[in-house]
Amino acid sequence: MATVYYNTDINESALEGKTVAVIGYGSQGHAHALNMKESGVDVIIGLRRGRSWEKAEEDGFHVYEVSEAAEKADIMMLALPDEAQPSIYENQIKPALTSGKSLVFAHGFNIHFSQIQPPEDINVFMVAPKGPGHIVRRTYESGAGVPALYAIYQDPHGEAKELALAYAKQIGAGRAGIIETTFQEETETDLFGEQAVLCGGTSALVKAGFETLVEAGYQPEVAYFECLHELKLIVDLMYEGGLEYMRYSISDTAQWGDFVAGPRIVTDETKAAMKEILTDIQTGKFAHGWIVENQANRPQFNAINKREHEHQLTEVGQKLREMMPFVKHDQKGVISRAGN
Ligand SMILES: NC(=O)C1=CN([C@@H]2O[C@H](COP(=O)(O)OP(=O)(O)OC[C@H]3O[C@@H](n4cnc5c(N)ncnc54)[C@H](OP(=O)(O)O)[C@@H]3O)[C@@H](O)[C@H]2O)C=CC1
Ligand SMILES: CC[C@](O)(C(C)=O)C(=O)O
Ligand SMILES: [Mg+2]
Ligand SMILES: [Mg+2]
Repeated sequence: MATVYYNTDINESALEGKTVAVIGYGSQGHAHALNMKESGVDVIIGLRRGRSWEKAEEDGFHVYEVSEAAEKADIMMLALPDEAQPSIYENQIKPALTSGKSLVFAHGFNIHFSQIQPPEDINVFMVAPKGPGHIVRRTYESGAGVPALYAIYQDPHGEAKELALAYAKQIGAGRAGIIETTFQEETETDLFGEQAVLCGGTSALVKAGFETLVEAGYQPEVAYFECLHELKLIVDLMYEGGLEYMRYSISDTAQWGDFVAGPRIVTDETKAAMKEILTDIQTGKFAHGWIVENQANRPQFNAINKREHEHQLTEVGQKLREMMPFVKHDQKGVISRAGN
C-alpha cells in the first residue's frame, strides 16, 4: 500500500527563507505560483516577454527572464511545456545551478527519458499534481485540493523529501493526499492515463458516440448533450463516490445498460490496445516519436489539431455553451492555440 501524506503530516517550514521561482506561467505554473504565494511562500516567476509575462505581473508577481529568476531562486519549478524544457534548461537554468539549489518537475518526462541531466550536487525532485492546472488553482481557492505525487531523483544534502512535501502542501495537495513515487512510475502512469483513459480514450469515446447518433439522423444538439455535456455530470458522481455512487444515482435501466453494453465497447481488443500503448511508453517509443515530432515543428500535431477543431462537435458545443454562461470559461487561449 502507498503511504499517503496529508497536511497534518507535513512541516512546511522547509520552505521558509527560500525563494521559489516558478519558470513558466501556464496551466500548472500560474496555479503553483498563486497557491504558494497565498500560502505564504516567497515566489518569483521566470519567463520570456509575452502574454504570460503580462498576466503574471497583473497577478502581482515580480517577473524576470528565466536566467535571472534561476540566479535569484533557491528552488526552481520547471512549469514549462515538456518539449521546451531541455533547451531552456541547458541555456538559461543550468548556468545558475549552484550546489544546494533545487530543480523541481511537475512531470518526469525529461528526467526519465534523459533529456535533462542535472549536476549531482543539486536536489532534483518532482511534485506532480494529478489534475489540470486550472483545477489545481480552482480547488485551492475553494478550500479543497488536487492530489499529487512526489518523487526524489537526487538528494545530495538529505533535504529533498521535506522540501518536496512542503512544496506539495503549499500548492494545496496535502488537503487531498500526496503519494511517494519514482520518476519512472509517475512518467509511465501519467502518459498512460492521459493517452488511454483521461484524454485519448475519452475524446475518442465522446466523438464516436456523437458521430453514431448524428449519422443515425438524431439532432446534433441532442447528441452533444448526451455524449459530452452529461459526461461531466456522470464523472462528477464517480469523483464524489466512485462507480458505486454513480450507479446508485442513475436509473436501474441505465445500470443494466452499463453492465451489458460497457464490455461491448471496451473489449479484449481495446485492452490489448491499451497494453500496446503502455509498451510504447515503457520502451521510450512514444517519447522518441514526440521528440522527433517537435524537432520537425509538429507537422502531424498541427494537422490533427486543425482537423479536430473542424469537427461538428466543436461548432455545436460552442453554440450550446453560449446559452450556458455558468459553464463557459475564458476561451481566448483555447482558440489561439487551435490556430497554431
Ligand atoms: N497542464 C497540466 O495540467 C499538467 C501539466 N503537468 C506538467 O507541468 C509542466 C508544465 O505544463 P503546462 O502547465 O501544461 O505548460 P503550459 O503549456 O501551460 O505552459 C506554458 C508556459 O511556459 C511558457 N514558455 C513556453 N516557452 C517558453 C520559453 N521558451 N521561455 C520562457 N517561457 C516559456 C509560456 O509562456 P508564453 O506565454 O510566453 O508562451 C507559458 O507561461 C509539464 O512538465 C507538464 O507535463 C503536470 C500535470 C498536469
Ligand atoms: C491528463 C493530462 C495531464 O497528465 C494532466 C492534466 O494531469 C497533462 O499532462 O496535462
Ligand atoms: Mg497528469
Ligand atoms: Mg501529463
